[in-house]
Amino acid sequence: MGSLFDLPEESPATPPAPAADQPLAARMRPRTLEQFVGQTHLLGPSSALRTAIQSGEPHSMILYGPPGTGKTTLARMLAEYADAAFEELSAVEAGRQQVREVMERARERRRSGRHTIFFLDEIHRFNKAQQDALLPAVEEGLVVLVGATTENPYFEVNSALISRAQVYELQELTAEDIAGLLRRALDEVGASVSDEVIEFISSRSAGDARSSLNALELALDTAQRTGQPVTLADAEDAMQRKALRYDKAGDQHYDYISAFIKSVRGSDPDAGLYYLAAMIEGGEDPRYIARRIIVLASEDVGNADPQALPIAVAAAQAVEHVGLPECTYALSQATIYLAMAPKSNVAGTAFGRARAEIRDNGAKIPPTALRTAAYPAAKKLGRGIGYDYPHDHPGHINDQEHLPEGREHLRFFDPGEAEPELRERLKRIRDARGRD
Ligand SMILES: Nc1ncnc2c1ncn2[C@@H]1O[C@H](COP(=O)(O)OP(=O)(O)OP(=O)(O)O)[C@@H](O)[C@H]1O
Repeated sequence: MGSLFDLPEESPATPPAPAADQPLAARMRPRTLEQFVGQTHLLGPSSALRTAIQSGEPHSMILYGPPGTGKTTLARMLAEYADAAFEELSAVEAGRQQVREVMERARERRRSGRHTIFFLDEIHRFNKAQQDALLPAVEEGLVVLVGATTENPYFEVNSALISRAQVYELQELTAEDIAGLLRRALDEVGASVSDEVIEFISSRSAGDARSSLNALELALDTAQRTGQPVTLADAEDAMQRKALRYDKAGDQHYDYISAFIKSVRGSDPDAGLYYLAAMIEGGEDPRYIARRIIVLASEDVGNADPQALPIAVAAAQAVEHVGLPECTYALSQATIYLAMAPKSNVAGTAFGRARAEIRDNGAKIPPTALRTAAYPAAKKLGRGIGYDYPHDHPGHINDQEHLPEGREHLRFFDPGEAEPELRERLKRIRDARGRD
């Protein structure tokens, strides 16, 4: 995928044919609908997407789907068929300045009657303000925006943008689709491999055309060096080598977040920072990390340090407002704070006990004195009668029974040793109320 640094000064009418030294996946990128495989649910004969491409009248859209399934390819085709200029940025790297430059070039082009397709990869990586800044250009038709995302856009893209764009969901390619692409690529480069190798790569590629073409290319390189035909072992090795990268959608994504959470829970700031950096460098969405940090704050620190939750929520807000790369300060601060904070899992265990009681015995009706007295006939039903206002008592504590009849014995909250003040206070309250 090109970065903004590859952008030509003036985008040509049609994207240039890929040079021979480009990766096989780039050389094999379809330039016509006939070469594009799969996604038939989106590209039926009179579908909106096919019509938009073929008629050369593209509209703004969000392409949502797993990696290597054709999002960039479709965007390029939209430009190619419409004879529009193609501008490409990645929301991971680009800032306001780059977006402004794209818009300026689009304005320039519009004067000579030429349209611009603005392909914004990983659009969900822009924060709310950055996404909002795109609205006017979309609204006035200065560019046709094609956003690509691997994350559910209904959660990750501003609703204002979604409502101005069509959302199309791409699916993983099937193993047969991928096998077909591999065969076509072999034809193109004048090489051959056994059916077994093709089947191996296509069945292991999780529907990702790019990664399977990369694996085939690596395996062909190895075989060329040894002068032997490609073996299954070469293919396996090639698949593994490409899997070494941090894989945002796969197991590593879960391994790293899991190790991160366990390190912070284990009061190990260094390991926490290590996994945080691994995720950020691997292209993980900082908002995903922030959400996990919020959970961690209550699950593992809780009221042992009640500042933990506000700090985690503030870090998530900072991520939202600031975006990468500066939001890493907030993530790092929250990671260190949570790792160093005293730990308690009482919030989770106490709620777990309460939930088990409800699940086992059902929810009983609250005592009449606690039920709402706010509607006219309530008093007649005795609701609220007998309610004793705690503030009328010394220490603002009375002995009113709050639990339902028959369940008065229930106790869920058992402050941990990390919450000595709460333990002390709870004892005083229970004494004053005459409870154990
Ligand atoms: N549906 C498809 N038909 C034919 N080739 C495809 C298809 N999808 C992907 N490819 C091949 O995979 C390469 C990468 O595809 P593309 O860049 O369109 O993926 P993408 O969905 O944008 O992925 P990412 O989310 O990783 O950016 C293309 O250059 C092409 O060779």
